[in-house]
Amino acid sequence: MAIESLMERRGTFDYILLETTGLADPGNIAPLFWVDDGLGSSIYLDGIVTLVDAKNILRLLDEPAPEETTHAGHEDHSGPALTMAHLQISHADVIILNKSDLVPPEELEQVRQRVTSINGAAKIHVTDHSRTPQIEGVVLDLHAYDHLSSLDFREKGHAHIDPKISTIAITHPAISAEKIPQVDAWLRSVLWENVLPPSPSTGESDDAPPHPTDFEIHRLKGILALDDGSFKVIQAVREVFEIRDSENRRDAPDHCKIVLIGRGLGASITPWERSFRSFLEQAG
Ligand SMILES: Nc1nc2c(ncn2[C@@H]2O[C@H](COP(=O)(O)OP(=O)(O)OP(=O)(O)O)[C@@H](O)[C@H]2O)c(=O)[nH]1
Repeated sequence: MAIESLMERRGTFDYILLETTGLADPGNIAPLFWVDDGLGSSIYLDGIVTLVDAKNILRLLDEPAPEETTHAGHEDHSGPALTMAHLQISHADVIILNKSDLVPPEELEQVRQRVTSINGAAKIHVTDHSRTPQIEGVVLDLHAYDHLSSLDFREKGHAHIDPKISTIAITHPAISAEKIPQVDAWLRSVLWENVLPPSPSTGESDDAPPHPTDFEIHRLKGILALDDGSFKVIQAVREVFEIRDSENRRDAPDHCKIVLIGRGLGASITPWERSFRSFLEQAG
């Protein structure tokens, strides 16, 4: 890859900022940079930043031109098309909500709510002329995959404003370390096979929320609280995921929490929580 030959000139670059075109799906690109520590690459994925045009985003999400909609792998025949703007928002670690001066405060709030309903875990910075208070920690040096902040897990109290892509959060009591292989197997099922393992209670009652069958997870972040007081962190971009020891114990909750962002997750977290719980209860 061209970037790797550039990196052979070690010490030449502090950062590589890869600007994709406005019509690129970050989920196809980001995993390429997520290299195993063991492979000794000097490149690591720092974070995905999405610049949102506050003046145009609602139109882009609701009335996309044909070239602004997604193609292979994202077919969805229910209702309006899934757009590249949805994908670029759903994959982001940081969202710069720009051109804030061009919309009235009420519309800016509407835009913010819509963006949050798609990706409830990203950090949002409202700007004009893309002027951020600083670069480090806002756009660069995010270390978005090394640690999770409490912000990643803020409560998702709002309704599902955007029916296409949403954020849901599963909670579960602390688990024993022996259950980690089961968490890994559950993640492989939902991220690799797009299958939510059924739970015995699913379908028992007529008013049970539907079990999602046609979904696709773009981002997943989690904290696994272990009953010995330690923590593990889960990070995923599309099908690439990692469970690693937490470097930061300060903000960690005393229970497990997994935030999922994706298409077709459904309106209720109940099937997700039930599936996760019953999968972990199974003998290893
Ligand atoms: N009022 C205002 N104008 C802005 C802001 N940001 C950019 N512009 C102006 O908008 C015009 C178009 O700029 P952008 O929307 O950034 O265009 P671009 O991103 O280079 O174009 P694409 O990559 O094709 O999307 C330029 O004249 C900018 O000066 C902003 O926050 N407020």
